[in-house]
Amino acid sequence: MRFMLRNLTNLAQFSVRRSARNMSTLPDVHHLPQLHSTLEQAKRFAAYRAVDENLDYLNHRVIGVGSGSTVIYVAERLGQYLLDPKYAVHASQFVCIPTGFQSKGLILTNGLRLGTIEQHPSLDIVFDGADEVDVNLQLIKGGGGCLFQEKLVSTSAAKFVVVADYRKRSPKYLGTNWVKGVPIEVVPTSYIRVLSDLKTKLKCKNAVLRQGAPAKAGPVVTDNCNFIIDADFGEIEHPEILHRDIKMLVGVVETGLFIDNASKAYFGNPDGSVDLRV
Ligand SMILES: O=C[C@H](O)[C@H](O)[C@H](O)COP(=O)(O)O
Repeated sequence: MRFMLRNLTNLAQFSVRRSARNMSTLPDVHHLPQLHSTLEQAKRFAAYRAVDENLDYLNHRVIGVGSGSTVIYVAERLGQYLLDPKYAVHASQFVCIPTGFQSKGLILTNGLRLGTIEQHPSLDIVFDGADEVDVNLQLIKGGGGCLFQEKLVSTSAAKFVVVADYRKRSPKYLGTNWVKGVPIEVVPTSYIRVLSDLKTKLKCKNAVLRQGAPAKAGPVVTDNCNFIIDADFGEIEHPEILHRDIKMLVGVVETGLFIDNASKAYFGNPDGSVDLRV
């Protein structure tokens, strides 16, 4: 009798331990303390939903973490997977690849394991922000000064999921909502030549070397020690042609036009809803 009771107790303890392991404690985004603005809330709604719907925690191991203010919440969500009893065993095997200095910090502060694109040239998935997303999922990126490394990482991933707020959803063409121009990363010594070629050869309306003021006197310098030019082409009907033409200019390292790269885009709204574009 005592033997049977002991077995029953062991069995009960085992089931409790097992169900604790299978029980998710991931915070519900709608029950978290509110952020300081509805815009930030919208970014967090999009990021959490994008991670939850696209992260295949059983199979994904190499995960790209992009740059910008929306990706902050992607890294935060990934960090929560690491702390969750249901996902921890698998999440502890994630290796996160940054797209620049900022995302390296996000990976580390959220307790995630940092890897390099050289160690992991093929990624399972990448989450990154965008400055504008058109109806065909073509993107403008680079508003925050990162674009070459973002393109390297996103084009090395099997799946690229965009996380953004409602302002980034273009009604039709790129250049409608994002009117600061297409960011273009250039080799520093070539910037005069590229500025001139953009105006004379590609007939852009305006092109300027991005300045670091007020934080820095002089131009913005990228993580790759390059400069950024913002080139205004108005509304862009054929971004693939424009990307190719800009890329042909001597001195251009990469353009902020991301063509046929994204798989889907999540746009967070202030009311907590999230729109999906595929
Ligand atoms: O250079 C910056 C990147 O391309 C960002 O992903 C992009 O600017 C979007 O940033 P945010 O999420 O802050 O709107």
